[in-house]
Amino acid sequence: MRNLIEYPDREAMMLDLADLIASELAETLLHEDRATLSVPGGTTPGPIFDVLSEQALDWDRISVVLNDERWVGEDSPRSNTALLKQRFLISRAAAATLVPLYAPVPTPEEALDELSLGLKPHLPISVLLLGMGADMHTASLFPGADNLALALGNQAPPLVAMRADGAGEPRITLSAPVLKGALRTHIVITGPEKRAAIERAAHLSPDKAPVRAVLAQATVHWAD
Ligand SMILES: O=C(O)[C@H](O)[C@@H](O)[C@H](O)[C@H](O)COP(=O)(O)O
Repeated sequence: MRNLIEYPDREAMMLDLADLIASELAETLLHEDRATLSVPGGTTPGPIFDVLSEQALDWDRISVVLNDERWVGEDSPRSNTALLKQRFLISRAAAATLVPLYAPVPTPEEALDELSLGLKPHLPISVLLLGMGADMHTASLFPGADNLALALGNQAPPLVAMRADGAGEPRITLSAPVLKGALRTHIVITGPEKRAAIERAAHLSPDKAPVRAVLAQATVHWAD
């Protein structure tokens, strides 16, 4: 795979990637008033957050938005917002602006308008970091999800509610046009199963392998 960087181990990858993201944000802030960073939740990015939160950046000029959120309150261990607050938006990064992808209403549909309005001023994304599942989903663009075709379309709204077998609870996700509009894109994956999955995705269409929607513009970072 042409755009894949292979690292000797996970720790080295997380450190390098955090440094790279920090330098891309700093570069953006040289010629823009503000920068927007979008990050995944899930289990992979924690060590990147640990390093990034200590970086000396103009955090008060940086907006942070999740790629996607599970529709659960912040008291749930499944809440990506809670993960960000506990592990990223602390220390120096506490000065960043969190753009919410969750509101305490029963379904994501009920919050879509309000959250989309809040998101729009922070677009386009300056630096996009994505994770990926072994099923080739990225953000909450899951194969077989109810609103996948809508979210992949060129005219998709910025945020889409999503339900899928592999997703657990209902989700809200940035749509493909928002992801594709990012100025710099990185995908971080670990282990042999995800490595095989991303190689496979390169030969599939986005409706089968949603990560494919951003693959051409992304640098993939992999460690075993
Ligand atoms: O909320 C989420 O679930 C994520 O944003 C999602 O897209 C994630 O990046 C992948 O599912 C990989 O998750 P892991 O890193 O936990 O394998």
